[in-house]
Amino acid sequence: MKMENTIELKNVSYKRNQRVILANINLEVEKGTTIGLLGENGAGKTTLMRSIAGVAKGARGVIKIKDETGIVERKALVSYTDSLDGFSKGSKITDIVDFYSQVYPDFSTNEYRELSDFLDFGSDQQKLGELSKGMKEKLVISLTLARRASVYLLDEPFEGIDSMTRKKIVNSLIQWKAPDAVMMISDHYISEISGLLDEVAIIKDDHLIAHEKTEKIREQGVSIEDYYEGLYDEEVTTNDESQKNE
Ligand SMILES: Nc1ncnc2c1ncn2[C@@H]1O[C@H](COP(=O)(O)OP(=O)(O)OP(=O)(O)O)[C@@H](O)[C@H]1O
Repeated sequence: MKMENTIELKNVSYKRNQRVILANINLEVEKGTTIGLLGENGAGKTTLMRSIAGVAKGARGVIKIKDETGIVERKALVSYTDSLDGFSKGSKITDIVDFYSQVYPDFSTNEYRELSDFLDFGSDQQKLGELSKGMKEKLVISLTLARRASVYLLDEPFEGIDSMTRKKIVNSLIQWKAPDAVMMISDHYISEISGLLDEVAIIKDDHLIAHEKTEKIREQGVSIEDYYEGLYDEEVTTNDESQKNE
């Protein structure tokens, strides 16, 4: 029986000022999957997530979320960790929460309250400009997970968050999504999140170089981190050789 794909990417490319940032990405993610998007700085992870979320304008190819390809329809299905750059520094947390509940019909204020209590980052009356980096990231996580979305895209969600809290969040992350929802996480602390992941997708130099189930990787007696690093090294050698032949 064919499983249902929640995310389907066909030949997704993205260029900026004539520069290729994503090249022909093909990826299918089945419903319910938690997938790690891995790659070094500048590989294209954020651009891919922004393309899926419909925030990055000008992505080419087919981006399908639950059979919807339109940007408006996709935005309604996808909850992406927004940087909150659109809000002024003087905005109070409570105003941002109100904005979310007005803009996203699937935003649950109750769930937001549970998340913000759990992450414990201060009062609703605090202003965005007064939050520390970690506190702001906790706010972003709470806003993102408080939607009842089909897809959650968490782009380096633990940046600036202390290691104890990081572990606490990682341990509880799955419970904040519906069983059928897809969660895609990009993070540089691979060993910390690897226990959560059903699959990994690896991006290198604008290309998707691997997409594999973590169970298969572990069956080979390899850790996710070693698998990732091994693949990265392998590709570097290949590129060097192709350059030599040019
Ligand atoms: N606004 C922009 N203008 C021009 N180039 C950009 C812009 N944003 C990203 N890029 C380029 O696109 C490429 C991919 O960037 P992207 O942010 O998607 O990488 P990433 O994998 O998320 O990196 P990191 O792990 O550092 O967050 C980089 O080479 C970067 O220089």
